[in-house]
Amino acid sequence: MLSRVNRVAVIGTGFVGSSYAFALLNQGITEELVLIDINKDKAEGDAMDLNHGLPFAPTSTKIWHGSYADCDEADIVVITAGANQKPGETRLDLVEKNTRIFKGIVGEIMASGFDGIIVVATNPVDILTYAVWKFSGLPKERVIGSGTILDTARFRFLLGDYFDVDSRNVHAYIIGEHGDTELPVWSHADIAGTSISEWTKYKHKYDQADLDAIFLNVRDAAYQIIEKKGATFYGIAMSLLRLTKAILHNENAVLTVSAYLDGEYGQKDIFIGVPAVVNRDGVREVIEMDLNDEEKQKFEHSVKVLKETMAPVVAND
Ligand SMILES: NC(=O)C1=CN([C@@H]2O[C@H](COP(=O)(O)OP(=O)(O)OC[C@H]3O[C@@H](n4cnc5c(N)ncnc54)[C@H](O)[C@@H]3O)[C@@H](O)[C@H]2O)C=CC1
Ligand SMILES: CC(=O)C(=O)O
Repeated sequence: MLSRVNRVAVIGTGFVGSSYAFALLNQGITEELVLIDINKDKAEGDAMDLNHGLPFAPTSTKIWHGSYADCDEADIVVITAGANQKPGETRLDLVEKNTRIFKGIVGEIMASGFDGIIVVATNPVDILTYAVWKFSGLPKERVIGSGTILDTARFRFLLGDYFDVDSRNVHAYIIGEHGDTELPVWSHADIAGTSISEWTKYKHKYDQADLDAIFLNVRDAAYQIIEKKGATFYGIAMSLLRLTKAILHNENAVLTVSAYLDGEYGQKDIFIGVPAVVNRDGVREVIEMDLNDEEKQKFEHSVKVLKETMAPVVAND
């Protein structure tokens, strides 16, 4: 399964794919980076442009625009291809179009002889991760959706900003669908081992209404950004980079990826955002947090919405 050097293949070099490629290059995460897009000129132009930054990169990276055959020796294939949301559209609105696109893409990846880990970012990410698992025949551990990594990052940033603490010291998770039914796990949110409610000791202006507004801003961030600039890409690029490092560096990092549930949280046969330990083999295990009753009910609702949306699409394939 391992290639001699690390190779990452990016399928879809639009806003998300090209931003992720730029982030990879900047941090010198992989020795080889191949860009693949149905729009060959876009992939070729991106490869040229990225190569021109190499003299200033921390390490050498071989970057080229390629074809699916180049996935054969890839350690990770990251799929960011497909339609994105237009203003007013939900992620779930993209399900039929992107599932059709994915059937072709995953067939091509697997035909190359690929035997690594597939990471999915395209929306609706939880459902497409399930589709990739089905289409590819790969073990569930080796199909990973970006899930709520980005939402968790947004949550940590906004909480850190509110409490005037570095977001890297905020430990708080968003779980569930990467979309409108996601939920914050307030019952296990802490800053440096101190529960959020205890932070009144350090910051007197503490108001539940502010915290509720923080979650709404997390949940609706994509809508706000898409309204202003048409797409979101830097946050997800950094999220995908973090996940890539966790895999290639065998970090056993805890990230809220879209992982397969097989009884965890009382759920089966679904990919959904939950904290999980990620390493060189993919998802090592799902971490089952002890949710309170309200969180359990919201998580169950998120699962229900995903399963209802997925059922006709998966049945057709
Ligand atoms: N999971 C997350 O947190 C996030 C997910 N996204 C999702 O990422 C996806 C991509 O978004 P953008 O980059 O903004 O879109 P984009 O339209 O800029 O890029 C999509 C790229 O996919 C390519 N493509 C389309 N069909 C293809 C095929 N069959 N084979 C190969 N390439 C193909 C297009 O040519 C284009 O270059 C969307 O579904 C978007 O909703 C975006 C931000 C965050
Ligand atoms: C577009 C999207 O899924 C996001 O920015 O969260």
